[in-house]
Amino acid sequence: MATWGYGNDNGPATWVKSFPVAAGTRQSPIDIVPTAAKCDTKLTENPLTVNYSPEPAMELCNPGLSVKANIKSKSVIKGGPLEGEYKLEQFHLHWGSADKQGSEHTLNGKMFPAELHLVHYNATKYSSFGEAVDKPDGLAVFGIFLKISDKPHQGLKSLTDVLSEVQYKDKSINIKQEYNPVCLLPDNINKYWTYLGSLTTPPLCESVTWIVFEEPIEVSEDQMKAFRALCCGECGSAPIVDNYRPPLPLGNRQLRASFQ
Ligand SMILES: Cc1cc(C)[n+](CCc2c[nH]cn2)c(C)c1
Ligand SMILES: [Zn+2]
Repeated sequence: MATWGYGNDNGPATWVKSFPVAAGTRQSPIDIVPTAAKCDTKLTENPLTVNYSPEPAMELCNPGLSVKANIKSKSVIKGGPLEGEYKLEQFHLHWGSADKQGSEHTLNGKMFPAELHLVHYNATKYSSFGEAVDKPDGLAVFGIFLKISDKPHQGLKSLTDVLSEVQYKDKSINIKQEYNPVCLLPDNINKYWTYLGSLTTPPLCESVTWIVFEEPIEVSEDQMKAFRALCCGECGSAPIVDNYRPPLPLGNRQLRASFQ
């Protein structure tokens, strides 16, 4: 069975063959149209709360189609659209071959150069990520847009400075310095859109409550170049770029906003 990817022969348009849920009714990403979002005061009555802890030796790896950090310590979120406490499992990114593309969610049809995903599972209801991954209330993912600025993002710099050490597939390293993922969040986490969706890669489980923040984080062009230098395989293999799924129809879903 050919493995899925983002190329012409194994990309998003082909995934439905092995993963029929790709044609489901709560797929992600979507195009976010702020004027179509319903401002829901229930989201602010019980504000989204983030309690992240420092990772003593965070593991950073190259699984071949992104770069991923695996989380061991207790970092949890609750509130906003969520019932119960969701525990941070991992974070990773999606990016383009050029700044004009790369994000998965779009904003009024506009793509950002990249998008950061922090993946959490419902630790109140399920005993592991693996158990939660295919349940309708199993996961909550933060989607954070990246935009280009002349200054590097300090929080991401601890990672982009060492990406050359995980350039090839299945390479992994431990970040020596203590790392608290809270440094990756935008300043204002009270302004977000939320909707019920899915993983954006196979197995595409319809198990995700998406929380996409309005405020992007700012990264430098050099940091984008560092992501684009990662390789899909061993030395000499293609660079990891354009690892994004294009948006799917919102359909009958309600897009809610935490703000006016
Ligand atoms: C079992 C499983 C497999 C994968 C590729 N992922 C990542 C899917 C993904 C990437 N960006 C949004 N969803 C998860 C979260 C779980
Ligand atoms: Zn992702």
